[in-house]
Amino acid sequence: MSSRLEAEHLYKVFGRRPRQAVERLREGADREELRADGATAAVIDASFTVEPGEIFVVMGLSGSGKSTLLRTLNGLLEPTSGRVLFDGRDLTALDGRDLREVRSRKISMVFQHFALFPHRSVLDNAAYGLAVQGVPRREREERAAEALRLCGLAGWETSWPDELSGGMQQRVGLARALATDADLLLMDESFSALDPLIRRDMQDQLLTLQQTLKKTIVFITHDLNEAMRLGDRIAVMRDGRIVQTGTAQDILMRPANDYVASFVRDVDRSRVLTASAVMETAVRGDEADCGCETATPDTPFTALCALSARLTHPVAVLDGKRELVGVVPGQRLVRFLGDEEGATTACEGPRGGGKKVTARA
Ligand SMILES: Nc1ncnc2c1ncn2[C@@H]1O[C@H](COP(=O)(O)OP(=O)(O)OP(=O)(O)O)[C@@H](O)[C@H]1O
Repeated sequence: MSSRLEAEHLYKVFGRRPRQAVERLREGADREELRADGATAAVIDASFTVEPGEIFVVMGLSGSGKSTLLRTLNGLLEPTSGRVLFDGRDLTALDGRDLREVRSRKISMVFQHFALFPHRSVLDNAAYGLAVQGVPRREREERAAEALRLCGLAGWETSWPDELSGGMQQRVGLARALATDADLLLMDESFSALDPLIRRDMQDQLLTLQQTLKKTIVFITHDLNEAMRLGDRIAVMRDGRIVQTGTAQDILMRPANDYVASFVRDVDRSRVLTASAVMETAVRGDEADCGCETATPDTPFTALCALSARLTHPVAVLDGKRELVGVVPGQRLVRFLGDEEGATTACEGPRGGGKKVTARA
């Protein structure tokens, strides 16, 4: 199976003499040297592949080049050097018309602040991409209604955007992207403007949708927690370069260099590995009724392991109001850490029948 998307040695330099700047970068110059000469190296030698159905997260601090990289992937920005292959087709070699055609039919973008049209209904907003494609009204309304249903907005079709909460508006943006049947979704900090609970809800919703839709998604975030939750693989960017690509476990357990290690540490590892990061939020409602010990969303991962080992059923997670917000099955903890060799974090229960989770420290 060939990759859906391939970035080959992508460079994007803004400012003076960009091509010359690329040569200097290849010869070992760094970003700061170029900056002194009036050139900004936003993306430096980025290569990666994204497989069909994969969520590929690009994570990095502000200014690391994530948005620029994303915009080169759909041809909104022309790379200074390098190629982007989409289903084996070189996007960088397409003329303007062919590129627009691919962009409108095959690729959808979901932004941080999704600009909905205030004087169009939710349905018309969700159908907008299809209207641009020239899809007849009846078909586009059917497809938009289905996309809204998938995003949990059935019944809101005739509402106006300002009747919706921020999270719901963002879901309309997602529905618009899904309605077009685009194979590739490019999501630029799509959930970053939402408050934490709604944000987590959106992350869960995306993961649920992805189980059936199996889109190919490139998701940009500066938030490690979000990257860990969503990414099948994560590329960490620093100063324009991808410094590590791997699964969440790879990044956490085997950081490629001191920067990634310190980044993981600095972003607060214990916060990443808490119940809120690993719990499943699809709940029946009665999981905490047995009176056993429970966790809170902030319970650290290791405490969760110990708690899980004392129970014969998934750990119920209750919020500050003692309301059930999720469950953590034991096997999810194991899956989260993987079963790599190395230092052992034991999650053994007092009865000796508990689970054992092994991880590299
Ligand atoms: N059009 C432009 N002209 C000049 N410099 C630019 C342009 N767009 C981005 N840059 C610069 O390129 C670098 C990378 O910016 P980019 O927006 O891609 O980073 P980012 O990781 O997405 O950051 P943020 O999360 O803050 O958006 C920054 O130094 C930025 O100032």
